[in-house]
Amino acid sequence: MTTITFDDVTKKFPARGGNSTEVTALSGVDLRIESGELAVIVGPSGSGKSTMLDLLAGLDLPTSGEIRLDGRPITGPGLDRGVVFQQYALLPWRTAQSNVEFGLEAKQVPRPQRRDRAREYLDLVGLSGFENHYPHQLSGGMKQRVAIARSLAFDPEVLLMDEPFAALDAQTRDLLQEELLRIWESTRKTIVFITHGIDEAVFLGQRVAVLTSRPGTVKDVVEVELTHRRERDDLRSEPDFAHYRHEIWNLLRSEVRHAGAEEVAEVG
Ligand SMILES: Nc1ncnc2c1ncn2[C@@H]1O[C@H](COP(=O)(O)OP(=O)(O)OP(=O)(O)O)[C@@H](O)[C@H]1O
Repeated sequence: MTTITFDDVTKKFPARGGNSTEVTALSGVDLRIESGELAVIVGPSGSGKSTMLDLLAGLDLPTSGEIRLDGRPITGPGLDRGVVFQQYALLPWRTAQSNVEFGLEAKQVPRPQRRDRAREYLDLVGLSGFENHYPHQLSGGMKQRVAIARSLAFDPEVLLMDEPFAALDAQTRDLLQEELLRIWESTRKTIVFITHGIDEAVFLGQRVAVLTSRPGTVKDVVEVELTHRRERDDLRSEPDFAHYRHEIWNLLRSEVRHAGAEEVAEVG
């Protein structure tokens, strides 16, 4: 069981390039994500979504405040957290099977168990029969399935996903969103999913945290009470889906405008 808490988290980056002022990416972020929850964080460009995920992954540290996993402060990366990024990050010289086994090698799982577990997770993500394919022989969607299998195979407590489907075409993205729901239902992992897509947030999130434009802070958390998501034929066109889409868009609208205006000011 794994609860995540952001407690008054602020992250500042030092000035870079021609810019002499430091950037406050996150300011006073408070958020609690319950064990076994699929939580989505949505926000405009530059609102600090990836920064939140990097801090959760332990790739960077907050400037002030604390992030805790079951009460333990996060001080670095660990095998208790699996990360799936937008880019597939597979090793091109290894087969799908061998890519999934990779994380298990770090955990020193014996060879026969590695093989069995990799097969089990490739099966879970719908890739049985593709074990011996190399990344260049797989489509974008299949590569991302391998990346998900690899992250799940070493049995992390939490799965962190940073816009994992953003580079895929719309149909593949919809399909993988459904697959992710199925995987989440069968594993009940705590999942933190970052996106700037409102439809993706509504489709996946049990709760959706909406960030303000930079400096990012949690503007509101929307409880999405959609039942039987996977059983419904065309959930994305139903009235209750539209209701949540509208609610989140209302929260985001002014933030997106603000972020856009800032971007123009910075470039100009
Ligand atoms: N290493 C860094 N050094 C300086 N500034 C940074 C660094 N990393 C991020 N930033 C800045 O912090 C802010 C938040 O960035 P972040 O990538 O977390 O936003 P985001 O919400 O994920 O954006 P997007 O949706 O465009 O990916 C941005 O203004 C970004 O330029």
